[in-house]
Formats: sequence, C-alpha cells, structure tokens
Amino acid sequence: MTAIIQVTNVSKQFAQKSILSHINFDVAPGEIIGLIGKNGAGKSTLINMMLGLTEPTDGKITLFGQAPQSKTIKDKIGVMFQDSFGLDRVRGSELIQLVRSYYSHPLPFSEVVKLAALGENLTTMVTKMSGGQRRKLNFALAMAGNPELLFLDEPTAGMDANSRYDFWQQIQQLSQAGKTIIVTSHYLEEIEDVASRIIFLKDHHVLYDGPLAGLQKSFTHTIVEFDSSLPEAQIAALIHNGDLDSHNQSHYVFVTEDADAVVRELTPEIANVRNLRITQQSLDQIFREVIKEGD
Ligand SMILES: Nc1ncnc2c1ncn2[C@@H]1O[C@H](COP(=O)(O)OP(=O)(O)OP(=O)(O)O)[C@@H](O)[C@H]1O
Repeated sequence: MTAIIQVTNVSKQFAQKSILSHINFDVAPGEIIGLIGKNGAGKSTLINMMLGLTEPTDGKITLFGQAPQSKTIKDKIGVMFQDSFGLDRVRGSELIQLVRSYYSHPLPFSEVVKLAALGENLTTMVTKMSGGQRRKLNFALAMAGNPELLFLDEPTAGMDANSRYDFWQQIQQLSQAGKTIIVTSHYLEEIEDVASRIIFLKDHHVLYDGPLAGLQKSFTHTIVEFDSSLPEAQIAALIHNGDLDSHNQSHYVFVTEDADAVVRELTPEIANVRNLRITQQSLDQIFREVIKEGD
C-alpha cells in the first residue's frame, strides 16, 4: 500500500544544535501513530517539518508522494496545533466557516460541530472560551476540510475526563473511516488505548517504532504490586530482583524482569502482603523508565 507519509533520513538542527538525527519511518493509510518523547524531544519539530512549516536540515519528507509545501496536498491535511490560533475577536462559528472556505470539499458545518461536540459554545467569542472549549474548536478547525490526514499536537490538554473520552472515541471512528492520524500527547494512557503504532523519540533518534505490544516486549519488564503496612526499608531489604517504582501510602509497585523471584522474596512476609498483582508495564511506566535512562 502506498505510504501517506515518508520520512527518509531526516535530521534537524537549530543554530548548530542537533534536535533530530536520521529519522526514518513510513505511515500507511488508516494508521493512528502515537508520537511520544519527553519535553523537547522534537515531536512538534517533526510535525512542523511534515507540514512544511520548517525544512529538514537533511533528508526528505513526502506527504501523498509530494513535498509537504505542495499546494495540491493542502486539501488533504488537517492540523490541530498546541497553541491557539490567534484569531480571538471572532465567534467559534465564524472561524469554522472561514476555515471551511479554504477547502474544496469541506465537511458540512453541522457535521463539523457535531464531530467536535461544540454544542452551545458555537456563538461564544473565542476569547470567552475555556481552555477545553478552545481545544474542541481547534479540533473542529482541523476537521473542517474533511482531511485524509490529521495532525493532532496535544489535542486533549485542558479537556475534562468526559470530553477526553468522547474525543478519543471520535478519533477511533475517524481512523476506522480510513483517516490517518498522527498524535502527540503527554497523557500516555490515552495514546496506549488508541494508537495502532508508537513512535518513541529519544536522544534525537527513533528509539522504538512499532505496536505497543512490541514496546512492552522490547523492555521486558513486569510490574509486581501489592499493599503492605511494612515500612519501605523492610520491603526494600527483602526484594533484590526488582526495582521500587513507587511507594504511595501502603501501595508498593516494583518493576522486575523476574516476577516469580520477587514473589518468592516476599514469602517470609506474605502474611503482611495483600492484593498482590502481576501485570505488564503500561506505556506510561515504560516511558518514565526509558526516559530516566541516560538522563
Ligand atoms: N524555532 C526554533 N528555534 C530554535 N530552537 C527550537 C525551535 N523550535 C524548537 N526548538 C528547540 O527544539 C527542541 C525540540 O522542541 P519541540 O518543541 O519539537 O519538542 P517537543 O518534543 O514537541 O516538546 P514538548 O513535549 O514540550 O511540546 C527544543 O529544545 C526546542 O527548544
């Protein structure tokens, strides 16, 4: 299948400082790519290069087989940036109509409003909107042109829990309808639920590119968690085959490559251990652990 995005040996420097180095990946139609990495890893820079807003220092990017700056592909792309759009002294509905007018096959106005769950906020001046409402409006603007390819940079920042849930449901439906989606988010549990593929940026490179299950396999750690009223020093003295990830009140979380060994080490105090659970690491836990390495 033809790739929607091709990133070939791309490097980026700002003022001689390397931000990204030798980045390679292709994106197929219908994929939801979760682009992750700590603050400053280069996620927005990579998105900006894919959008043709900044040029790679080296390498090549194509979208739909053409240069990102090509006018003929603009109709196929929707973008939701981290920052707001600046046009504050207008109503949400006016902005949506304005953006629709730039596209040759925009979605009907009512469909845009429904997709973004904007409801009664439509006639509100943008300056009067809450952070969450502005994110929804930004999403409406990204979808207004009925794009094939969507870039979402931190889309749910500021949204409440219900709105976030509805938003990701919407994204999954768009993906099932064939849209290709590139998303960055610091809410890794959300990325974990929706992304068909994770691209993890670290130290200027792609550290991992593949499905979440593969990421868990590459970093073959398991979580052993339990509740105990024993003090941390006593628990730490027992367990040598795992690293303490967190201790919150009576709840202990250990990361290990050998869960059986950790359970055996706990046996002398098993009467003081409750709710023992063994699970795979979540994306958030892997992320925090990998990010810590080398810092
Ligand atoms: N126009 C620019 N000029 C100089 N440096 C820049 C420019 N844009 C980004 N940078 C630098 O490039 C690095 C990567 O920034 P970028 O915004 O791409 O990271 P990010 O992964 O999106 O971070 P965050 O998670 O905080 O949004 C940072 O060190 C940033 O300061």
